Amino acid sequence: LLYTDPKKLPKIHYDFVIVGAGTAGNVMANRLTENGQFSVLVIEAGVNNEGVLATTVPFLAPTSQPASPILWNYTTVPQKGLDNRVLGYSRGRILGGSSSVNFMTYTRGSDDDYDRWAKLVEDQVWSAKNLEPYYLKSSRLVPPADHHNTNGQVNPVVHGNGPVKISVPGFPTDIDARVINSSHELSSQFPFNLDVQSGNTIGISVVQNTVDSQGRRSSSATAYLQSILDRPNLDVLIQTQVTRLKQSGITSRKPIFKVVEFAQSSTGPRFQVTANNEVILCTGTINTPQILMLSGIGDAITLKKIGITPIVDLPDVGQNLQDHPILSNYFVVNTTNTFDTEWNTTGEGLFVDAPGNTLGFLRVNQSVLHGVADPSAGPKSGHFEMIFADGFAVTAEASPASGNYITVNTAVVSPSSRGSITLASTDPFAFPNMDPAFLTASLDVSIMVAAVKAVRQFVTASPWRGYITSRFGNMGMANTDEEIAAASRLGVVTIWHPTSTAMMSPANASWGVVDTRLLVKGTVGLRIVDASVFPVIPAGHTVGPVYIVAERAADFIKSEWC
Ligand SMILES: Cc1cc2nc3c(=O)[nH]c(=O)nc-3n(C[C@H](O)[C@H](O)[C@H](O)COP(=O)(O)OP(=O)(O)OC[C@H]3O[C@@H](n4cnc5c(N)ncnc54)[C@H](O)[C@@H]3O)c2cc1C
Repeated sequence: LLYTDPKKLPKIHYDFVIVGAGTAGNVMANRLTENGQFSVLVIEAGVNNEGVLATTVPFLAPTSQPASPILWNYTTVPQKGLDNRVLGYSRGRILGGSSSVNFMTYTRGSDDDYDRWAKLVEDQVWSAKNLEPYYLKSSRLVPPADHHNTNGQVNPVVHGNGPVKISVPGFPTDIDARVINSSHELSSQFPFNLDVQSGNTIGISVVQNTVDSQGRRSSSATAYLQSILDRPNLDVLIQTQVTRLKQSGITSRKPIFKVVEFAQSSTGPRFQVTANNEVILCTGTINTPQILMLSGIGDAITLKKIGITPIVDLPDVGQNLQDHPILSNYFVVNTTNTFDTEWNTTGEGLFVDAPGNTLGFLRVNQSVLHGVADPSAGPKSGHFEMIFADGFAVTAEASPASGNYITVNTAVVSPSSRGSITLASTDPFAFPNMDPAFLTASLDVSIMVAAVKAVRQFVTASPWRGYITSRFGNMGMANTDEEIAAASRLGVVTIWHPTSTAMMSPANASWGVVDTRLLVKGTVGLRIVDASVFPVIPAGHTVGPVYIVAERAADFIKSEWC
């Protein structure tokens, strides 16, 4: 059942307490309560997703930006690599978490991404081959909203039978065919890739979205939670924030963390529940390290400095933050048939951030890497991504008052920069410091410059002739590599893919935060299941990999506690 008042919870002991009903949290809630013997409580800071239109209608997704009651309205610290700009850094604060507010682009990642994970953590459980069943278990391909024939746009064979619904866009845009035809024309540099979920992501593809056949968002709340809310072994408490985990004892010289403390406001009363088996933290890349540090799990010296008694010394908590920097390349086009016309005539913002219908994952030439180690996971993983939007996508530059544009967004998907999440205060309701450290590694700048040049090369193909009339905006004016790099520092924003602040590592490694079963090192009774455990950010959109990791983790837990 769903509760909004902590005092009304029927029990103070549950077998499992899941913290965060976000993307991963709802997978855990669903899979664990399939076993009628387990009692499960989920505690979520945000509100109910039912009836919140912005989380249902795909085109409304961008309108929940940048300040909204269904978001953690976070911002970064000034970004050294971006001329000290501060970026919006929001996350979903609602049932479904970020899967309820994201832009719905779905990619499962490349085989190389997962094989690199397995190698790094020295456990083949995480290889692409061994994770395949969990990918297939998490999502399924459904017809698009307009039920058009999708032959040649997607390969049904590489799709699964899970609850998250995936479809190609249900409305064509003017540029879709131009993008695909350009790929055929320039196939050696920009090959066509029939399906980005094949394990090899390289090439230009039709976008796949977490959208059902009725054109509604498919989130972890709609796919995994809503239909099971009436299970008698599941309670869900919303509008309640977990403030810390409390040590409940010690066993084999390891502290046990099975007590969860929570509150509805900074000054409000604290409540607590106890997990008989495990606490499962699913609060995402920003909040998971925050809760760990507030609980005395983190770098002992830093914790002491801020006034928290360290219990477990794990210096990597909050470190290794990785994310994909993205920027917009604008072109003026010779048509009135873009989303800008809608925006200019109605003055409404619905279409300003036109979602893309096509994308490409691509690799740079060896010369761009300057002889340093390749930051990508392998030949099936991209260094950069291009996302094509049929209108002026607002990222760092405001929408012009008139005109028609297309946008090619470029993102560095194999970044070398590493940032951090640190505590700004011991108040759990205060936001932590968030530093994705965008473009602090010079290789990321080189890859972004190569990506911008690749876009310019792509639009020399014949389908764009007479259609694109000029480049536009700050980046449009940049010509030399130095100018493109400078315009990148002005143009980069986040694509909201932060990962790896509680990274997985081999069980006896001195680095990392969780072992390969996702148990927090040096503790008993505490597991983490969300994007924070990724050993390296995948070269793709992150929601797919979160579902895969959560499905994998649910099976670990079921087999360990049955
Ligand atoms: C605006 C935006 C656009 C994006 N676009 C895309 C996209 O197009 N494609 C894609 O693949 N990915 C996209 N992403 C990223 C993707 O959605 C995330 O990587 C993924 O959803 C993260 O899942 P998670 O389970 O780690 O965390 P989340 O889904 O964020 O879940 C964390 C949950 O924990 C709750 N929580 C946090 N702290 C507490 C606390 N103290 N107490 C109780 N509850 C708490 C949160 O409210 C939230 O519900 C986007 C993200 C955003 C924010």
